[in-house]
Amino acid sequence: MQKVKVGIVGGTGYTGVELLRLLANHPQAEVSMITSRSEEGVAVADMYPNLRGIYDLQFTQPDSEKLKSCDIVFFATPHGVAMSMADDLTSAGVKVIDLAADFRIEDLDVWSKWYGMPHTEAKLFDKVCYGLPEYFRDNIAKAMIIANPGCYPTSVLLGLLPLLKAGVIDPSNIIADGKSGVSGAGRGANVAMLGAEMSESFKAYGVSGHRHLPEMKEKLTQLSGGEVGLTFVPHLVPMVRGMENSIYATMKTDMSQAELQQLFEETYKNEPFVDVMPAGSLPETRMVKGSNMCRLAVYRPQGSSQVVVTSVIDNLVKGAAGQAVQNMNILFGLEETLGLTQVALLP
Ligand SMILES: NC(=O)C1=CN([C@@H]2O[C@H](COP(=O)(O)OP(=O)(O)OC[C@H]3O[C@@H](n4cnc5c(N)ncnc54)[C@H](OP(=O)(O)O)[C@@H]3O)[C@@H](O)[C@H]2O)C=CC1
Ligand SMILES: CC(=O)N[C@@H](CCC(=O)OP(=O)(O)O)C(=O)O
Repeated sequence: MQKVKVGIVGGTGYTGVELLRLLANHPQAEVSMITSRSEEGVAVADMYPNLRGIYDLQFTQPDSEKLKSCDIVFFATPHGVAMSMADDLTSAGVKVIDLAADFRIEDLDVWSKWYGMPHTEAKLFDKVCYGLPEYFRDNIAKAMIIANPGCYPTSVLLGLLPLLKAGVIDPSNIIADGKSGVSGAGRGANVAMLGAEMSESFKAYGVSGHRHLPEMKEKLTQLSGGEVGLTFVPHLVPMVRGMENSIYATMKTDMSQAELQQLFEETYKNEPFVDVMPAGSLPETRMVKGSNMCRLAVYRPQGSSQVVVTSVIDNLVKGAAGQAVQNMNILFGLEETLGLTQVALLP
């Protein structure tokens, strides 16, 4: 079988280099083009020495004519870039996976409000599928454009959906308390992410509203069939990789701790990248660092009516590049775990 020819637009950011790391171990994919406007002509291995001896590629300008020689193009770019090239590429038969948010929210008025720009590509939405494989696998396989979910939405949706879909919790008052490492903010220069600014400190941000909230609410509503009231508060943690979301909801159907555990285990029993931790244990971000796994735990503390779910992912892997490769595998009918069997790094 011929290898899938991959192009990456935006290869110098953290998600771009993470795609390169994962695809280096993919037996059925070959990166044939990688772009950067600022680093044109620079060898990938000169910029990222961890890739020395693995890639013999140079950064080129993002040229959609040249990208049409690929089978699939990943956009690891700021919001708005994939939207400008997706029509041209998909019309030529090239599949697109956007790691940014251009196609994540179907309500385009909502999208424009949160992303601060008009959405120009409403016509493409019949080619789009939201790329959370655990809930949209069949439609992903048929799509031309995959909207790779945001990192917080990936972790929160995987933790919350078993409860919402089973009608166990009151959907009107859910809290998701998120914490992310600083690589989530990307590689661009940003004073708030300097070591002296963020280390030895911990803060909430986006409390009055974060752009991942409308993404989560839209998908939760679609999948559960009713309105969802969600408060989401992200926090910045002084670590590089990883995120944890603690999710709080009130039960409307009485379920014991053992029944809740069984609900989660049953929901994800065939999922290669969701691990329901044994009853009584808790996932930590280091248990998923560098891996495509989401690890979850569910609790009913002190027999109260509250359910607490904790969910961890590596924001750059299951929260971005790993999930994108998982989606590519589905799009091309490949084994879903190809290139994604890395075990988390401890310590
Ligand atoms: N970091 C994370 O944990 C996650 C990030 N994401 C999303 O993935 C995307 C990439 O993130 P990250 O890797 O952190 O990003 P960075 O901001 O660090 O990198 C962006 C890349 O895009 C290129 N680029 C910028 N503008 C354009 C343009 N107009 N046309 C073509 N290329 C452009 C840049 O190269 P150059 O300017 O040289 O062309 C660079 O290679 C973002 O949308 C981010 O929100 C998603 C999930 C998680
Ligand atoms: C710590 C940090 O700044 N995180 C980013 C989200 C991470 C991310 O990359 O989200 P997208 O997938 O939507 O780009 C933020 O809060 O905006």
